[in-house]
Formats: sequence, structure tokens, C-alpha cells
Amino acid sequence: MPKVVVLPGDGIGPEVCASAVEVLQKVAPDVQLEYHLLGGGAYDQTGSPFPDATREAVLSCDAVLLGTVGGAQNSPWNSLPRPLRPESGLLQLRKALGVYANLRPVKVMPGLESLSPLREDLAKQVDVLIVRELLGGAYFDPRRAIDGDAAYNTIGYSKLEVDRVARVAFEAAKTRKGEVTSVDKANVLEVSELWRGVVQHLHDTEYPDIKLEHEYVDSVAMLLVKTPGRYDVIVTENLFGDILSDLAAVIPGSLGVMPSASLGDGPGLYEPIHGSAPDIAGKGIANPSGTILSVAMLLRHSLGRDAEAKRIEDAVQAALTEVRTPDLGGKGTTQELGAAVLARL
Ligand SMILES: NC(=O)C1=CN([C@@H]2O[C@H](COP(=O)(O)OP(=O)(O)OC[C@H]3O[C@@H](n4cnc5c(N)ncnc54)[C@H](O)[C@@H]3O)[C@@H](O)[C@H]2O)C=CC1
Ligand SMILES: CC(C)CC(=O)C(=O)O
Ligand SMILES: [Mg+2]
Repeated sequence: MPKVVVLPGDGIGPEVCASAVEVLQKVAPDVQLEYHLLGGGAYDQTGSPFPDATREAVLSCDAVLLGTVGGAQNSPWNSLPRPLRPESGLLQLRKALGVYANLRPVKVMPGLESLSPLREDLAKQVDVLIVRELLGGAYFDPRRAIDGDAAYNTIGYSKLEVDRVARVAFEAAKTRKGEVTSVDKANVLEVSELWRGVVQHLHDTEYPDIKLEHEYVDSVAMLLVKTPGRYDVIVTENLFGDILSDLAAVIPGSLGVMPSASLGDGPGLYEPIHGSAPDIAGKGIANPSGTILSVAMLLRHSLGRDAEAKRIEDAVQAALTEVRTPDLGGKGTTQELGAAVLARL
């Protein structure tokens, strides 16, 4: 029996996770679920945002489903020492799982083009996979400090770290249009020069049939929302990928519909790309689609159940034609949208 560890987390995390778990149980009733703590709530209960019990559970399961972590801007969690903050719990989780490649698909679902600010003909062309490096760069580099009146962080990458995530992008491109855009800032950053060289070398030696372009992140930020149809697979470092994927969430209509899969050599981690949304937490109006679609990615990537994954994606698409939460301009609740998805399964 496959085991999935569920980490509802903070804010809207438990709300969107509840809908996603109902969907998982409906399409894969054999999956065994185990709930654990992560984030601010975990700190409050155990003194750690990533308790040992959670670490042990995620390392011995088939996949992890995560809601979100973090508090509001004035949350007492934000004045904790950084390693104790909810977001550090999430980073520690990713590190423990070794999930170095974060896949963030951006699509306008057929029939839902009106939700996109793009012209309908442009919206129909969007099918981008952002492959974000997830364990390196500024979020993890130990060269960081607040030093009196100054502070610094460092974006460091080794060749190995770049090679392994670029490989994921090239492999993904093989199953898609066969195009990879590597996004960097090589006109000013040494780390980007190394990144570009590694990606180019891997391309030339192992993936010569894939079309490879290198583009600067500032220009991609503009083109990604203006003419996203020009991209197939985008591969980029951690911080650029974090920002570009939230930006890309404008395209399907809301951050709330964006799922993700984080993959490495062990159990995969599946989570919506949004945060804990303190402004709407507890109101029952969060859009659960991103988390439900993350369940589809879990079934596809960790359990090899493509047919069930597709059923969920079709059900979300159909449900959204009828029920919309406020982020998509509707009046629906999390529960109503979740129920509409279940009804179609
Ligand atoms: N993976 C994670 O757990 C992440 C956690 N965070 C944390 O979340 C907290 C809030 O961060 P924010 O910058 O406000 O980003 P956020 O992603 O939580 O929210 C940004 C905006 O999008 C809306 N939104 C997000 N998800 C939604 C959904 N499913 N349905 C409807 N509307 C949704 C929110 O209401 C808000 O207006 C912070 O503590 C931050 O550190 C932020 C990003 C990722
Ligand atoms: C809160 C951060 C650690 C994570 C984040 O924004 C993300 O992974 O998208
Ligand atoms: Mg983010």
C-alpha cells in the first residue's frame, strides 16, 4: 500500500489540503495517509518548524503532500531566529528529501481562457513547464549574514547542482515540444556564467536534438506574460524560478490554480506554489485547485498512475467552469469547488 505523508501546515494550508486529500482518497483509496506537522504550527507545538517525527515520516514514505507554511506580516513567528521560522521548516523539508527539481507547469485550461488576462488566441498557446532549481542559490547558501548596518546573501552553484536540474529540463523537453530556455543573468553574474556553460555543455554532449536558448531573467519576466506561447521548458535557479513562477500565475488567472512537483532521488514533494495567504485564511474561500492538481502530479510522478492523474485534471477543469472562488472572480467556497471536483470523479 503506498504511503503519503500529508503536511497541512499553516494559514490556508489545512483548508486546501482537506479538499485535495478528499480527491486523493476518491481516486486512490488504497493510499495510506499519515499526517504530520510542519511550519509555524509545528514550532508552536514542538519547538521546531520541522520536527524529528516529520523528518522520519517523510523519509520513509512514497510521497509528501504539503499545504503551505508561514504567518501574516505581523506574526510572532517572523521575529523568531531564522532557522526556527515556518519558511525554514519548508526549506529543511526540501533539503531532507533532496528534491532539487521543482516542476511548475503553467497552462490555461481549455474552456477557461476567459480567466486569463491574455487575448484568447495567446492564452490557448500557453503550455510552459518551469523547472526551478530548489536546493541551491541564495535560499541555501551558507555565505549569508546581517553584519551591523549591512547584510548579504550569496547565490552559489556547483556544476553538479546545475547539471542535475538541467538534465531534468532536457528530459522533460523530450516528451514535449523539444525546446529548453535556460534563464540566467550571465551579463552581470559569475554564477550565471557557470550555469550557462554547464547547460550548454550538457546540451552539446547529450541533448543535441533539443533546441536550447539562453535568455536573461529580466527579459523573460516581460516575455513570459506578454507572449508565453514562445516557451516550452524553462530552467532556472532557485530565486529566479520562485519569482518567475508567481509571475506566470497571472496567466491562468490565479496563484490558486498553480500546482508543483519537487523531485529528487527519493520521495517526491507536492505542493501548490502559493503561500499561506493570511489575508483569507480561515474564511473558507481559498482556491484548492493548485493543491488538487498537485495530487494529480503526485499520482503521475510518484505512483505512476497517469490515468488517475488525468481524471483529476479533467475534473478540476470541468469544475472550474461551474464554481469559482473569489480569486477567480466568483463567489464559490473552497468546500464547494472541492465538492464540484469530487462530483466529476
Ligand atoms: N510554499 C509555501 O508554503 C510558501 C509560503 N509563503 C509564506 O506565506 C505567507 C504569505 O505570503 P504572501 O506573500 O502573502 O503570498 P501568498 O502566496 O500566501 O499570497 C499572495 C496573494 O495570493 C492570494 N492567494 C494565495 N493562494 C491563494 C489561493 N489558494 N486561493 C486564493 N487566493 C490565494 C492571497 O490571498 C494573497 O492575496 C508568508 O508567511 C510567506 O512566507 C510564501 C510562499 C510560499
Ligand atoms: C517561502 C519560501 C521558502 C518558498 C516559496 O516562496 C516557494 O517555494 O515558492
Ligand atoms: Mg514562492
